[in-house]
Amino acid sequence: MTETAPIRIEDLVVDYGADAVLTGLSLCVPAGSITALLGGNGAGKSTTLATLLGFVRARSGTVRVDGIDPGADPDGARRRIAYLPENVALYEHLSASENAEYLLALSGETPAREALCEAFRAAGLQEAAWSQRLAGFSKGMRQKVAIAVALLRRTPVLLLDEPTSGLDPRATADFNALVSAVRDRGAAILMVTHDLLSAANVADRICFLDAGRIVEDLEAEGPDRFDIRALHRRFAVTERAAAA
Ligand SMILES: Nc1ncnc2c1ncn2[C@@H]1O[C@H](COP(=O)(O)OP(=O)(O)OP(=O)(O)O)[C@@H](O)[C@H]1O
Repeated sequence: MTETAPIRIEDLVVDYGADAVLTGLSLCVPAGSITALLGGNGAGKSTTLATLLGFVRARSGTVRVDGIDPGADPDGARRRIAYLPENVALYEHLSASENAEYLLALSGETPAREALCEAFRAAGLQEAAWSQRLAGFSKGMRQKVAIAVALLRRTPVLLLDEPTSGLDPRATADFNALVSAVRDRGAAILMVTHDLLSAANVADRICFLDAGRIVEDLEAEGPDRFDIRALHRRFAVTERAAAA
C-alpha cells in the first residue's frame, strides 16, 4: 500500500450490529488519480464513503485520509475532504455565490471575489447563474457550484456518491471533464457509481465491491483504457452474485 496516498484503506471491517458490511476492504487512491468503486445494491459502497468521512466507525483495519484517522479525528479528516452526495444539498434561497461563500465560511475561508469567479468559470457555471438563487437550478448546475467550492478549498480528497445519476449525456460529459480537471490538480478522487460508461471514461482504476471486499481491481490501459463490454459482463456477474 502506498503510505503517502491521500486515501488509504486496509483490511477494513465495518458492521451494523450483527450485519457485517465490509469484511476486509483494502483500497488505495494516490494523489492525482480517480478510482471508481462499483458494486451491486447494498455492497457497501456508501458505507465505505461514510467511514472515510468519520460517520461510521471501523470495527478493525486501517483508514487514513491524508494521514488522518477519521475514527479518531473526524473533523480533521473532513477538513481534507470535499464530498458530493448524490443530491448536493445547498441553500435554495441563496444565490450560487452566496452558497459558495457560506460553505467556505464554514471551513474558515473567505475567498477573494476574483477567486470565486475563477472557480465558477473552471466549474463551467455560466456567469448569468452566479447571482441567481438556487431554486430552479438543475442537478448539473448544483454540482458545478459544489465543485467550485471544492476547487477553492483545494482539499486533497474528493468523494463522489453517484454523481452522474439523473444527468443527461451532455451534463454527464461536462461533469466527467470537470472531475478529470480536479484530478489533474492533484486530488485523490473516489467515485461511487453504477455508471459503467462514466467509470470507463474517467477512472484510472475500477474496483468492484462484492460481499464487503474488492473482488476485481482493474487499471486503465492503452488508448481504449477499459474494455467496456468485458466490464459490463463482469459487473453483471458481480451484481447477480450479490443478489443471490
Ligand atoms: N445505518 C445503517 N444501519 C444498518 N444497516 C445499514 C445502515 N446503512 C447501511 N446499512 C446496510 O448496509 C449494507 C450496505 O449499504 P450501503 O448503503 O453501504 O450499500 P451501497 O453499496 O452503497 O448500496 P446502493 O448501491 O444501493 O446505494 C446494506 O445492506 C444496508 O442495508
